[in-house]
Amino acid sequence: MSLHLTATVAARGLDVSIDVQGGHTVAILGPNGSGKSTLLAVIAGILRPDAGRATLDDATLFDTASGTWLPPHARGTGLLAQDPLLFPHLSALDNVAFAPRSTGASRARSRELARTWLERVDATELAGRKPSALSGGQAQRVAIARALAAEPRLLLLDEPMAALDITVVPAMRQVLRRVLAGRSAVIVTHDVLDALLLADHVIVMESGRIVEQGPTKDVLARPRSTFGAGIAGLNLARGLVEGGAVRTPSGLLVAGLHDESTVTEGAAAVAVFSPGAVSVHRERPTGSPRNVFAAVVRELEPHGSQVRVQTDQISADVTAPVVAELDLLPGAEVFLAVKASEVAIYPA
Ligand SMILES: Nc1ncnc2c1ncn2[C@@H]1O[C@H](COP(=O)(O)OP(=O)(O)OP(=O)(O)O)[C@@H](O)[C@H]1O
Repeated sequence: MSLHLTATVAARGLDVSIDVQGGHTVAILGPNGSGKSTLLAVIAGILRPDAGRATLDDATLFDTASGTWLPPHARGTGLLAQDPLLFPHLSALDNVAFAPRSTGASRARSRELARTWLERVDATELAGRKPSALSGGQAQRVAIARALAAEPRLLLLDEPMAALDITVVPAMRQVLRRVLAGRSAVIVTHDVLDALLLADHVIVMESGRIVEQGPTKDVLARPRSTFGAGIAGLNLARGLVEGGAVRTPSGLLVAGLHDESTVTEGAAAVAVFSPGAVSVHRERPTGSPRNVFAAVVRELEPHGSQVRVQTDQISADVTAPVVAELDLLPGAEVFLAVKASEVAIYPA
């Protein structure tokens, strides 16, 4: 699989050129209105560009010079939106079976395939339920299975976790991480964790243009755009898995959500969490099942509307009143707390 695309959509200020290589997941990041969804719509064939050309392997998806235009269903692309859009009258199993059924597989074979896909997204037990009996996260897992069951050459995901309850996002991210591994996909997201955990490459868009692109680690380590800089600075704790948590060489033990099939005891792993998920205290917080670390404030720096508190290993974003209230100055001894549900652990 390889996608080459150049497109302009004047009414939306979009002017881009992208390449996606086979087996790679590309994350598209950028502020609101930067053109991420527009770009995805152009690839999927929902929106016609004013000018441009795109090829997916040997198929020309569109070419405005020659007037070529492939309709969405003939593109070999599968689109997963924020809203799962399941057929309300069909069970989860039949929703997923719909894809192979519509390409000619028998009813029995389609259901067999559907079961396999449901299993891959941890939704086996949901097979018989109608969409009205599914939670948002469950419905989205079924929608992922349905999109995959169509075996698209390129999977397009438009903020697939944006509509989900925040508590189910980490588990959904693990499911996506599993199903996207080695698959050709483009994922639009607001969340840098998605880029870090799901994507090989990152494209950063601003005002309809690509302002940065490259391997995820490079872009996030050395961001050159304003947006890139804003999303950098995630907390990363590297170490070895110990009882489902990550033990760093300096002794921190960071508990988090993890997929037991990929994160195994004793193996190298990384725990990732956003500075926004870290709370700062002067007294050791008690009574909640959280990660609590003693630390010393090294530096304070403005970060958007907040203040980033840097300690030796972990940074936290807090509001200015919190800085004043806790009297946070370099040298202050603090406790940093982060819920395990806000931490994603994955193999290093
Ligand atoms: N249906 C539409 N009709 C006209 N203009 C639109 C439409 N949808 C989006 N736009 C405009 O096109 C530009 C790109 O929007 P787009 O939705 O692609 O951005 P985005 O990066 O996906 O934003 P978000 O992160 O808010 O989803 C914006 O200026 C937006 O106002």
